[in-house]
Amino acid sequence: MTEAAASPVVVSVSNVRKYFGPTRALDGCSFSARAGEIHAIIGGNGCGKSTLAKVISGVLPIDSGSVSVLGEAPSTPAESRAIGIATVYQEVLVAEESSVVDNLYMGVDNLFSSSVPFEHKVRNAAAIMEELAGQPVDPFANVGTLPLALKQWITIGRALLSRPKVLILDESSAALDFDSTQRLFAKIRELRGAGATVLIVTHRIAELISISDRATVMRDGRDVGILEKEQLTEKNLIALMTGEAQEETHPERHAPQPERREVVLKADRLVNAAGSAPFDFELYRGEIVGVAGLDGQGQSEFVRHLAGVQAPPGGEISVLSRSGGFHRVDSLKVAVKERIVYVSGDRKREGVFASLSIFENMTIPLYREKKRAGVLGFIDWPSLGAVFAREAASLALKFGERDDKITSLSGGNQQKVLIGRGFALRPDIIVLNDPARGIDVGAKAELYRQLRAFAESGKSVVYMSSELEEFIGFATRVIVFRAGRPFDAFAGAAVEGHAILNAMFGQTDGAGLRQAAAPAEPRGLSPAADARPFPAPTPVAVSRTPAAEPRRAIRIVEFGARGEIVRRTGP
Ligand SMILES: Nc1ncnc2c1ncn2[C@@H]1O[C@H](COP(=O)(O)OP(=O)(O)OP(=O)(O)O)[C@@H](O)[C@H]1O
Repeated sequence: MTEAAASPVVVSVSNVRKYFGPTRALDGCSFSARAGEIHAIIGGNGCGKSTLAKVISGVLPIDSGSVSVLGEAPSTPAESRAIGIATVYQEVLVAEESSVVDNLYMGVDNLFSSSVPFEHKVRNAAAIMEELAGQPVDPFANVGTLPLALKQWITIGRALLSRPKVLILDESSAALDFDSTQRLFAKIRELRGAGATVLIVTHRIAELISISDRATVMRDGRDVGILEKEQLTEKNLIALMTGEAQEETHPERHAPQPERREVVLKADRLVNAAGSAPFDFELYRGEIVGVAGLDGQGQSEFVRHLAGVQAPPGGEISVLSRSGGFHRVDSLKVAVKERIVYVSGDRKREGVFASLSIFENMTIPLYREKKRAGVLGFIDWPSLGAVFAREAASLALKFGERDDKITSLSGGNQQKVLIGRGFALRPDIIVLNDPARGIDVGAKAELYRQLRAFAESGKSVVYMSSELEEFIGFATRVIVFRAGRPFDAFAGAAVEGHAILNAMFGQTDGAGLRQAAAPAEPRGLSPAADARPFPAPTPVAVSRTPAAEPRRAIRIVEFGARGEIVRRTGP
């Protein structure tokens, strides 16, 4: 029982219904949260979490039931702000053409800050961004030029600047790496300490368990259970989410271990960002290469360069062509022709076509391939329909009609459409840039299963992720980026959370990369993808000896059950 159990109820939702046409987004949902608690809302994709967040924030009118926040019923975003509610929505909402300071003060201006002189706003903006992002950010920078994680921080900073009594975070850590998430959590605990109510919607179960005081589980538009802190376990959460007893959520998994090293894609003297050191990289047939790093260390650029989405400042990418020999990949067009497919987790910017339907979003890249008699006007709709049905079923896509607009889908279901589109193209190499962002545990497990089967059938995968747990028992090897280039690499049994995290912070010696420079093992030494879980580490094909970098000491702050600091080490 937490201290908040004795605190007054701040948010109360009773038997609320909210329908979109035939879709019952909320179907008799009740929910309550107290002052001074961090309350998680969890459930499968499309179960109504974002709708509940929007109903509490007053941006969506309800069909029936009642909503009360601090004794009032907000019916517009302005009313909700006046009551003291701040919401950070799942889609990262920033004005790309405006500056950081203007974005931070957007919407809060007319509340209490209009009297704040501009110089103070600039100073506050610089201070809050440095505190949140862990690095200085120019308050005058044009937001459109910033990476996704910084945009996410702006939306969080904007909410915090309003000093909310109720803070709602809908998938707000989805674009943040480990280090950033810890900073966000410290901020959330600070708010809770000051008596605020924090509601978080997340699919990252380990994070949820570590931060929440209570969790409400939803299924099909209804609340199906509340778990108190001591009941918050992955097993309990998943059992409630799915409505089934779960024996094993992580059955033992084995990363694919290809028998031979046949290069299918290579980067020669690749320069990831202007000024960063060049490096070589080889991707083998049948392997899954994990790519990690703290935000902005060049890993995202790396996967975009490999997939032909973005031209690198230097170096060359080439792919083993079906027609024989290596072909240079210098554009997205060539990449697609050579069956390299890119799946992005930044669905808003490089994924969905907002004006098109769910069906079109998944199948449009296949239109040319499925034309009849060489005429685009005669598209083979039945075969496209079969592709759609197969991909939708395998990822358990939740949708009304396939011709509904993609924007009618929940965030996680939009992401599933992009993944389905990637597989529908029948690639030889699939490059994924944080693809699991916002998808529920069931769909994640299905994605890993599909990718593992894909690799075991002789195809290759490059998988960039901000969630380290994703690599364990899944990636054949993991490359960690720092300062725009590979810093260390891990293979076989060395693919392990702590080691990868240490490398992300520059605390390892880069031995994994030096191994790569060693002569290759004789062929056939590594066992095939069989029962043996982790064969001897395969040397890693990234050749660079890391420069001696000054080590950055890690500050560790441990929090107690009430959010108090119980231990602090480091600077
Ligand atoms: N504006 C809308 N128009 C039509 N349908 C909608 C709209 N907003 C949500 N829905 C539907 O309502 C249901 C609940 O969506 P919601 O976004 O609340 O789910 P969620 O639990 O937040 O999912 P996710 O985990 O994928 O973000 C989904 O079936 C979704 O397709």
